[in-house]
Amino acid sequence: MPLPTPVWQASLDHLVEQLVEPGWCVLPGFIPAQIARELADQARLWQQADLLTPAAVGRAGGAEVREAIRSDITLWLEPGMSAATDRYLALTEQLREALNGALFLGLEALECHFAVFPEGAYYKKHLDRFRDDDRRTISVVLYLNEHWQAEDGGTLRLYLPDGSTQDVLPELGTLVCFRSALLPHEVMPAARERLSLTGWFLRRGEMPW
Ligand SMILES: O=C(O)CCC(=O)C(=O)O
Ligand SMILES: [Fe+2]
Repeated sequence: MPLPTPVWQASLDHLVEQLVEPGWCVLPGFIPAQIARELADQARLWQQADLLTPAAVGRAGGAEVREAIRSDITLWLEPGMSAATDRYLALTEQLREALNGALFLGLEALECHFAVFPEGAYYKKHLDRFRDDDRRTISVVLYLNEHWQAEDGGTLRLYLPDGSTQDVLPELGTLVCFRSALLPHEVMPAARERLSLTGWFLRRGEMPW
């Protein structure tokens, strides 16, 4: 589903620029509301079918479920799972090409999962890099919640290199991108169910196993 309007292209360019400096970017309305709603509906269907499972901390193989660190439930996306998710994957492909074209990052794939934070769930401060695998290069999170208010909690808190913090409301259609190795971040406890689609662009590299 092609979206390359001049507006979309301008926000892609802005995003690429911001990832160079300061290394992060928040784009409200980056994904049109209709597409974001379809993704939210799809996530809920899979949630009702019990397909989401407690998220693990760490890399496949060494991964373990640790509720003291995070308490969301997730489902990894694969091509062909649904029209809505395929549409989103096609959009992220445009983003990947833009990043590679402008920044020569050698990003070769996106790994991506739906995440549901039930009421009260959180994800403590962390970096999106594993000790033994540094292929995660750009983190990209799309939020899928209508009318999110500050009192709903669940903000993404970015810890910036200058010591300040930046809070992002997980509002429908907002996309956040940041350099995975640069910014520690956390998800504050959500006061209502919070839906997102979290992904990481992986650069080429040896698999560590
Ligand atoms: O949902 C978010 O805002 C961020 C989630 C996150 O940090 C992660 O899954 O690594
Ligand atoms: Fe993270």
